[in-house]
Parts: sequence; structure tokens; C-alpha cells
Amino acid sequence: MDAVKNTFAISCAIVVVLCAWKIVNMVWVRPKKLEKFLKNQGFQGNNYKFLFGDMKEFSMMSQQSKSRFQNINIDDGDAVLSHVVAFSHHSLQTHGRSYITWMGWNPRVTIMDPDLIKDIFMKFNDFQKSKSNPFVLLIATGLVTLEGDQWEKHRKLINPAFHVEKLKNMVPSFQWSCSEMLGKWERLVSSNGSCELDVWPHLQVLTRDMLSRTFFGSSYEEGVRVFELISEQTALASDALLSFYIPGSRFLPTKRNRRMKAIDREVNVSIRSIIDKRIKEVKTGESNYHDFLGIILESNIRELDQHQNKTHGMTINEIIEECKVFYFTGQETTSSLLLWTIILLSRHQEWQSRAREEVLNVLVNKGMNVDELNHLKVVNMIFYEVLRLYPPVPGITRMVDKDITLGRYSLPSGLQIALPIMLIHYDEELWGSDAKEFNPYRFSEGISKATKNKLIFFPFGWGPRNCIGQNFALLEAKIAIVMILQRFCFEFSPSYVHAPDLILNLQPRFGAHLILRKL
Ligand code: HEM
Repeated sequence: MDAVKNTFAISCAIVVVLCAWKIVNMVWVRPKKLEKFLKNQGFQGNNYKFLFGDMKEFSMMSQQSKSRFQNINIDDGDAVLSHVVAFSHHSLQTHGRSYITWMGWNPRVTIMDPDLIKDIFMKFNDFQKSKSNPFVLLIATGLVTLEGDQWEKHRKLINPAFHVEKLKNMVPSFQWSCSEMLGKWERLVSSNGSCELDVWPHLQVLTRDMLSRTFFGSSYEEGVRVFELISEQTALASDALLSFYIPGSRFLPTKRNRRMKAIDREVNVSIRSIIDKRIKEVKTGESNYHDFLGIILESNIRELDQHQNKTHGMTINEIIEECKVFYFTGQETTSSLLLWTIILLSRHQEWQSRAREEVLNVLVNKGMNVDELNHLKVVNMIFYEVLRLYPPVPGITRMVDKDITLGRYSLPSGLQIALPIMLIHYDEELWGSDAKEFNPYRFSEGISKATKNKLIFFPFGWGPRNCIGQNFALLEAKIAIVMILQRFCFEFSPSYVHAPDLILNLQPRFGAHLILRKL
């Protein structure tokens, strides 16, 4: 009996020692080994600090820039950078261009070399999307988070919805949504022909409306409610991201966790009811396939018919997740592009006049169609320059899946990699001494000339996993800006405060108070 007890006690002791070693290894031995390994290869950065790494400094800097009321000088690129990506900007200035930061006990290296960035994007199976914070996964898990065969299958089935020919059919819906917004603006304009307005909420409603109309077509009203919920979910997730994630904390019955779960349930139920209705319509032959959901369901049904096999095609749950992905990725990004375009055109009146002149010349007496819109060269140059200085997604990350060589570096499995879009877009070594200035001329002969064929401009990512919605976003933004320029001129109101803020993407912290004048 004693022998059995002893064996049990020894086994328990071994398990306890092994667990303790695993924890010590994870939070101390491994980070210190990696620190030495990475620093020996030339990466600079803070030494690893037990458990939290750089997270305390990171959250403190983010909170500081959020808590202070600050009107940032719009012409001072460094001030903008140090406000939006405070910690990365500080690290770049302190440690140089290849640096390590510590996300808790996990090291993250920042890469700014365009050739290495290209390599990372091309080898997308080796450099996978970072495992998202579980709070973000509650917003959506689909194309943005999938890997390998699953990602390939979904991308192939969804690609047809974003084909240029399909996008052309969406122009009337975009115009309709813009007309509604501009109609409201016209009613607000007083008898002297002008009004002061915070345009930010209007642009958010506009892009929400455009996406709901083109995505859900006839089910537009239900789609709007889903949007409201996903916006709330995004704000809650963004708040959660500012603090260090303690494994398992999302299961605690906190107020935020409960609300996030309730939203998730409601969103799933709403989208499922839209899809069920649509499938019924498909079966009775009442459905048309002009909206996104229709095109994706059609593409899915075709795939299932061809292969008669459930491993092909997407399940209804997967389609629901993809719908959430489009809401999440498609709305705030496009409203951000439109907003910063309007802000920079308010600051640079000469470019506003030039853009309006082009719009009035090129589109005179012509209906709005994709081919005509493609002739708007100045508007294109302005969009590129806005995407360079105010990229709606200021940075992306990847994860090293297995020990791998990247250029002259050996990177260990599990390492995170940051590709700091905004830091690269502002870099004087890469763009020249006017890198931090607004100068759309740099794009006058296209992107490859402006970038000298280097990968230093990637507001939509790059390579096989680039943004699937890029053409969609540029088309809707173009239609919106054209219609605004045709009817209004705009400038800053005295109450405008320039405070770009990173809330998962780049947004104006205090809105965008402008004076609109009817033309
Ligand atoms: C100005 C607007 C937009 C910007 C700046 C933008 C930016 C980006 C970026 C940087 C990525 C790459 C992320 C990475 O590599 O980790 C991406 C991916 C993605 N975007 Fe966009 N996006 C915009 C609009 C849209 C729209 C309108 C949609 C859909 C309606 C959309 C859907 C997606 C999806 C699904 C992915 C993941 C693609 C994949 O991994 O295969 N985006 N976007």
C-alpha cells in the first residue's frame, strides 16, 4: 500500500515539477534565450521584462495619447506618427529600423526592409496571420483569419463577388446611398448656403449603407442592424486589445465579456435568418444574384453541385462568419479613407479645387460609370497620397510557423513579425525628404514610379493575401468623393480638432467638424 502511495506521490511531484518548469521556461528561460539569439543577429530593443515584456509601456503610451486632449499639428508628420502609433514610433527612434518589442513573453520583430517584406508576403504559408487575440475572433473568423487549404477554398469561392464586372453593377447602389447623405446635407444648409457639420458620423452611415445595399440587397434593413451590432463589438474588442490578454479571461463573467457574447449571438441569428430567407428564394427561383450574398451563395452552390462533396463549398456557419468579416473589414476602413481624404482636402484647398475641376471636366454630362471614373487621374493621385499618410490599417502582423531563414536572419518558430505600414509610408530613407508632406504629385506617374518599384506602399497589404475588397473600396470612395465635390466645397470649422486615433483602424477621435458650402 505504502509503495502505491509513494509511487503516486512521486508521480504527482514529477507532474508539478514539469508544469512548473514549463511555466518558468515560457515566461523566463525561452524569452531570455530568444532575446540573446535575436540581439546577436542585430535586432535592437528593450531587454525582456518578466511576464509583461513591453506591454505596460505600450498600454501606457497608447492610453496617454488617448487621454490627453490634443490638437495635433496636421502638417507635422512626426507629431501625427507619435500620436497614432506612439510605441512603434518611439521604438523606431530609440532602437533603429530592425527592433524587438515584447508582447508579454513573446518577442515581436519589426521589419522595414522592402525586399524582406515582399518575401514575407509571398511565403504566406510560412508567415501566417498572427493568432488573433480571442476577443478579436468574436468579431469574425473567416478569410482574414483562415490559413492553408481552408483559406484557399474560401478565397476562391468569394473572389467572383469582387470581380470588376460585378462591381460595375453596384454603381447605382453606391450613388443611391450618396444621394441620400447629400440630400441630408443640402437640407442642413441654411439660407446663406453653408452649414457647420461633423461629417464623420455621416460618412460612417454612408459606408454602412453602401455595404448593406450591395451585400444584402433586398435584406438591407436587417443588414443595417447587424452593422450597428458589429460596430459596438469592434469598439469593445478594441478596448480589450489595449490591455494584456490573460489566457482564459474572456470566459470571466465581466460586463464586457457578457455583452460581447450577447452581440455575437444576436449577429449570428440575424445573418442566419437573412441567409435562410435567401436560400428559400433561390429554391423558389425568386432570387437575383446581383448582391454579394447572392453571388457568394451561387458560387457556393455551383461548387457543391460540381463536386457532390461536403469538403468542397462553405457551410452556412462559414458563410455567416464571412458576412461578419465583410462588415468588420469593409466599413470602417472605407469610411476612414473617405474621412482623411476630406480632411486633407480641407487643409490643402488647392488640391480640392484641382480635384473638383477634374471631376467637372471629365464627368460633364455623363452618367457615372466605372470607365469614366477610371479617367479621374487627380482624384486617384489624391487617394494614394491619403492612403500613404493616413492608412486605415496602420500596421499588420505575421507569425513564424517554423524555424526559417529570412534574408540574413534566422527566425525561430513562434516569433511575431510586425510590418509597420504607417512607419514605412513616412520613412524619409525610403520616400525622400518630403516623405511626411502631403504631395499627391508623387503619384502622378503611378505607384511603381512613386515607389521606384520597391514594396514601400501597401495600404491594402500585398501578394496573394492582399485585400480582397480593394477595388470595391476604391470604387465606393471615388463615387462618394466625386458626388461631394460636385455639390459642396468644404473647409475646417474653427472647432475642428486634428486627432487621428487607432481604434482597430484610423479614426478621428473628436469627429470632423467642417463648414460645408453648397455650390
Ligand atoms: C480603404 C479600405 C480598405 C483598406 C485600407 C483595407 C486594408 C486591408 C489590408 C491591409 C489587408 C491585409 C491584411 C493582412 O495582410 O494581414 C486587408 C485584407 C482584407 N480585406 Fe481589406 N481594406 C479595405 C477595404 C476592404 C473592404 C471594402 C472589404 C470587403 C468588403 C475588405 C475585406 C478584406 C478581407 C476579407 C481581407 C482578408 C483577405 C485575405 O486574407 O484573403 N477590405 N485589407
